[in-house]
Amino acid sequence: MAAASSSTAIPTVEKSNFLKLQNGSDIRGVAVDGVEGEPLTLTETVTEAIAAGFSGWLLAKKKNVSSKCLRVSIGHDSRISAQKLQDAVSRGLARAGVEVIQYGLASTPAMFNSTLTENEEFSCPVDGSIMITASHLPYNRNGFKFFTSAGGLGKPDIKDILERAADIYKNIANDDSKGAETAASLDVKRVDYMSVYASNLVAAVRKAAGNIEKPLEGFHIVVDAGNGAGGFFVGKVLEPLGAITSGSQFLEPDGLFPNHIPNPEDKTAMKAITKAVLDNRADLGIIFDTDVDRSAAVDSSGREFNRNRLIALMSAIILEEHPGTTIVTDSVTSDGLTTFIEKKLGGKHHRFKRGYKNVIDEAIRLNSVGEEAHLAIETSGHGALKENHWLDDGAYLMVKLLNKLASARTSGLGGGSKVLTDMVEGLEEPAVAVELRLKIDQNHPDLQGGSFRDYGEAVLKQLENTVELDAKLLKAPVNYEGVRVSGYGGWFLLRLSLHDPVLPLNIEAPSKEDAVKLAHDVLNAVKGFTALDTSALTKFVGV
Ligand SMILES: O=P(O)(O)OC[C@H]1O[C@H](O)[C@H](O)[C@@H](O)[C@@H]1O
Repeated sequence: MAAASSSTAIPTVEKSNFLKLQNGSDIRGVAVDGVEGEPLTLTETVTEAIAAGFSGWLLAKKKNVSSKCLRVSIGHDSRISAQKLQDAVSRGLARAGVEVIQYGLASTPAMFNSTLTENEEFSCPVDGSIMITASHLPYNRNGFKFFTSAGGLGKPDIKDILERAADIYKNIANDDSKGAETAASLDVKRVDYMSVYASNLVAAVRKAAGNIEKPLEGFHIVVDAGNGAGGFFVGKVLEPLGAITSGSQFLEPDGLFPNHIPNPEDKTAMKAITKAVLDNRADLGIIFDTDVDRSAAVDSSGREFNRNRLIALMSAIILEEHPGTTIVTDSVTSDGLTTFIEKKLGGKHHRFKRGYKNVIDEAIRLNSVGEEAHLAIETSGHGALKENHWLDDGAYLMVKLLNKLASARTSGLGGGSKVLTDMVEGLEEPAVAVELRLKIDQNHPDLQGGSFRDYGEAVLKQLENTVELDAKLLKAPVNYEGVRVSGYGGWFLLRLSLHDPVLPLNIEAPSKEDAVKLAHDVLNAVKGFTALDTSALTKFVGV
């Protein structure tokens, strides 16, 4: 099928606007018009230029290879702009002379896997892969993640691609005729790669269960895909393994996400899967985010395995397999988790920075300097294992839980999810855990023309100084991000958001009263910063 070409007048887009599309190691923008105050930034032509920019980047990496020899896979989640962007990406790749292979609805981890799979029948491995997704963001957004066999691209690579795209865009805008001709005449190949990817997951569970064909026979497992791309897990993974999946919900892709935000950190989403587990008297519930790089679970009693509890569970599984190993997590993990990993499981907790790429890269770095680490995991539900090429794959995390269910039954430990629940026994959990996000007004005169980052850093410095003078508070001796402090039996962390002009404040404490005391101390330290919106904090302390 030939990718269709658009022929509307092309507006100018400055290089700086291309660079603004960078969101850490992803690209994100507005792909659907009509939301007030959110003008279209990810137009078809911008997308085409970005795809061509990726080809240029890939070609530069693979020295001495002609673009004609390169093949790139494209997949997308359930967003309503997916088709439009998939066509534009295809045109951009075709413009650069690259072979285009479309997977249609796919998960982010599957896209990475397509760079590793050896299977010529499915045109694998591909040289590069592009996932069209904006994870759990609202319906009008979309974006891209890029992969090669070395993993997901990092921040400098994304900047390079966007710089290339800005230059290519000018050419497209000046003379679109040639590129469009080439693109329109180029055939695009379609491949059902999700079947290949899913069969690998099935094989992994069967292998772990001692090569039993249906190791999940009799288990009732419900899935909530939140109308994202995760519905495949029911028909292509759980059912072939013998599980009963009735009561699974929101499996149909719907880019307007009519039921709940597909996000395992979201309370409404977790309530929905919990209800499905209880209503169906299921053994286990599984929930994915839109593009299936994140997940969470619920046990048969309705207990949620997300955030710290999911990390505790995964750590327990990994530490059984690799005693003493280091578990790398993001910065907002609880003190109780550290105690659990180190005292109960005998591992080492390395609490690093927020951001899935940061956590994964840190785990890879530790291994390279001789410190064994097998799991890198964030409270957001991103988790990557060394045994799975350090790929953050929500479906693979759930496979590890399924292995545990199946093997427990084989070894006579009974059915159901009790084996999982028992594994987190002893994890201390705070009575109060909140995240308050304090916005920095970038146009406020108090910034004096400086950046919100500099302003945020100044706030953090002030807080640090204040804490040092307060005998009731103790600064964390090792900390990689923001200001983390213990006090009143709990802790807080104030840090700069990875992407937004926001200082997220996490507080955990044994009681609301103690949490308020911690919040009070933060408020007192930062209240002089007039560009910082402390209203959430003020409300929390009840002033
Ligand atoms: O720093 P924040 O605004 O809390 O955002 C942090 C989050 O940003 C993105 O969503 C990344 O994909 C996550 O890995 C990260 O945890």
